[in-house]
Amino acid sequence: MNMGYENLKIEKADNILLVTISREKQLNALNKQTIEELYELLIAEKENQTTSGVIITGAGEKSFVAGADINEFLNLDKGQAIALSERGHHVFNTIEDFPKPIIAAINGYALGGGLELALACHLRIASENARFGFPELNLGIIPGYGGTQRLPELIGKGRAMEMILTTQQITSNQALDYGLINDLVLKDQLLTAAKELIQKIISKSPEAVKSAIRAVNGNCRDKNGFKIEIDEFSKCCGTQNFREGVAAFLEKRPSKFQ
Ligand SMILES: C/C=C/C(=O)SCCNC(=O)CCNC(=O)[C@H](O)C(C)(C)COP(=O)(O)OP(=O)(O)OC[C@H]1O[C@@H](n2cnc3c(N)ncnc32)[C@H](O)[C@@H]1OP(=O)(O)O
Repeated sequence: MNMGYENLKIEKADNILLVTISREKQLNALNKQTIEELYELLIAEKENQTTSGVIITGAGEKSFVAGADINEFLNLDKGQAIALSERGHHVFNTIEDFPKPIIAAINGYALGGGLELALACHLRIASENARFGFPELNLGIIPGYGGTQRLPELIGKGRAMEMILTTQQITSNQALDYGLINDLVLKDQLLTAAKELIQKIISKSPEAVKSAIRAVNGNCRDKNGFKIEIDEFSKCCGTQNFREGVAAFLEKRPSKFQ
């Protein structure tokens, strides 16, 4: 199905929309355009009677989404950082509040903004080769698309603090053990398993599914926590250490933080 998106591939069968984030050379990193395309798609699909559920995955075998596009962090100042983070929050809140089920089918790296995208989805299913992590502190920043709130909510403060502060990636087995993902499957079975899972949900009453999502979300969003995250993310983006972290990544060398 060609809906005029540059970075999203869209397919639909049995009322299930399969959205593939398609910037394979950049490991499906989320640049601004991809974030906007995701938003535009969700707004259109919200009212589409022929869409009952959505699966989000990444193109290729290596990566789900390797985070925000670090090229767009070059010369980012504090004001631009606030705008970037606020926009990401708005789009990911739209996913979390979507009235139809959204499942992340995690086929490889889910890092930084990619893990935050998966966390905003209602359920997560991963292949055995997937890897999860928050590498932001290696860039001199913190997660800025809701991860500091949604990760502890899902796996508890201790594990979340460990993942965010150490930047250590975890495997699919660990993610299952932590409760970060709902299921783990072989990589060639990922989409079939995601479709089976979503099929179970969309066979129920759509009104009840919508109400369940709304009710479950009702108690677990700390709006003040999101505000603090946007504020702290943008403060970090004003530092020399952030500029060093971004330069080091793009120059493929270790960072030298002060
Ligand atoms: C608010 C949100 C904030 C954030 O999300 S901050 C970003 C958080 N994410 C990261 O820091 C992850 C960055 N990526 C990596 O650390 C590595 O990649 C991987 C560990 C995922 C894979 O490493 P390897 O197998 O050695 O592949 P490769 O050569 O590094 O990547 C292939 C190409 O993909 C580009 N790329 C990867 N991730 C990003 C990204 N997040 N933004 C922009 N480009 C990215 C690379 O630069 C390279 O490109 P080329 O082939 O031209 O050298």
